[in-house]
Amino acid sequence: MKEKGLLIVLSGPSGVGKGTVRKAIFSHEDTNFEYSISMTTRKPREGEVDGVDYFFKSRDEFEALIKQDKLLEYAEYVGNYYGTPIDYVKETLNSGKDVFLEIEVQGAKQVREKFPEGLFIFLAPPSLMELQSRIVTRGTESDELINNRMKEARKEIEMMNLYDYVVENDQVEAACDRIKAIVLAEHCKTSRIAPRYKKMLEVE
Ligand SMILES: Nc1ncnc2c1ncn2[C@@H]1O[C@H](COP(=O)(O)OP(=O)(O)OP(=O)(O)O)[C@@H](O)[C@H]1O
Ligand SMILES: Nc1nc2c(ncn2[C@@H]2O[C@H](COP(=O)(O)O)[C@@H](O)[C@H]2O)c(=O)[nH]1
Repeated sequence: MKEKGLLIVLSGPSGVGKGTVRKAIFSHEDTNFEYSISMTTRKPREGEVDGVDYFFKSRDEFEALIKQDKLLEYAEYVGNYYGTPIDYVKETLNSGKDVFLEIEVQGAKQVREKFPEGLFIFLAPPSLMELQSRIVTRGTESDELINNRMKEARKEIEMMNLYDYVVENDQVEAACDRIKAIVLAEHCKTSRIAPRYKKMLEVE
C-alpha cells in the first residue's frame, strides 16, 4: 500500500508572517509540499487571485459547503468564514504527498481531532509590538480590523501550547529553515523517507 503523506499545519496570529514564510518555503527547490488553498468569505485584497490565494465564496456558498461536509475544518474569524476543502487534502495525502495548511487556531484544533498524526507548528512573533507593526505596515486592514485581529492574536498566542512546535519568525529565511528541519525530523520519526530524498534516489 502507498505510504500516506504528512499533514503539516502552520498557525499563528494574523500578521506574524505565515503567508510570507510559506511562500518562501515553497520557493525553495527542495520543497515538496502541496499547498491546500482555503475557502473564504473575505473579500479579495488587492492583488489576490481566486483559486491561487483563496477560493473566494459568498456566505451562502460557504454555508452550503459546510452542510455538504465538504470542509475538513472551518472557523469564523473576525467576521468571515475560512475553511479547508476536505477532498483535496485527503486525495493528496493518499497519493503520498505532504499537504501544507496555513490556518488559524480554531481550525487547527479541529484538524488535530481528525488527524492526530499531523504535524502542528505555531509561528510566533518576536513581540506583540512587532506583530502590530507588521499588520500596520502590510496596509491591508482598517484600524478597526487591526484592533480586532490584535485581540484575536492574544488569544491565539495563549493557545500555542496545543502545538507540537513553536517557531519564532524573527527572520523569514531562519523561520523557513527551522520549519523544514522540523518536517524532516518528523519524516524520520514516522519512518518515512522525505520526498526530497526519494527523488534523489530516483535520479541518481
Ligand atoms: N520575519 C519578518 N520580519 C519582518 N517583516 C515580516 C517578517 N515576516 C513577514 N513580515 C511582514 O509582515 C507582514 C505580514 O506578513 P503576512 O501577510 O505573511 O502575515 P500572515 O501571518 O500571513 O497574516 P494573515 O494571517 O493576516 O494572513 C507582511 O508585510 C510581511 O512582509
Ligand atoms: N480555520 C482556517 N483559517 C484559515 C484558513 N485559511 C486562512 N485562515 C486563517 O485566517 C486568518 C485570516 O486570514 P487573512 O487571509 O484574512 O489574513 C489567518 O490566520 C489565516 O491563516 C482556513 O482554511 N481555515
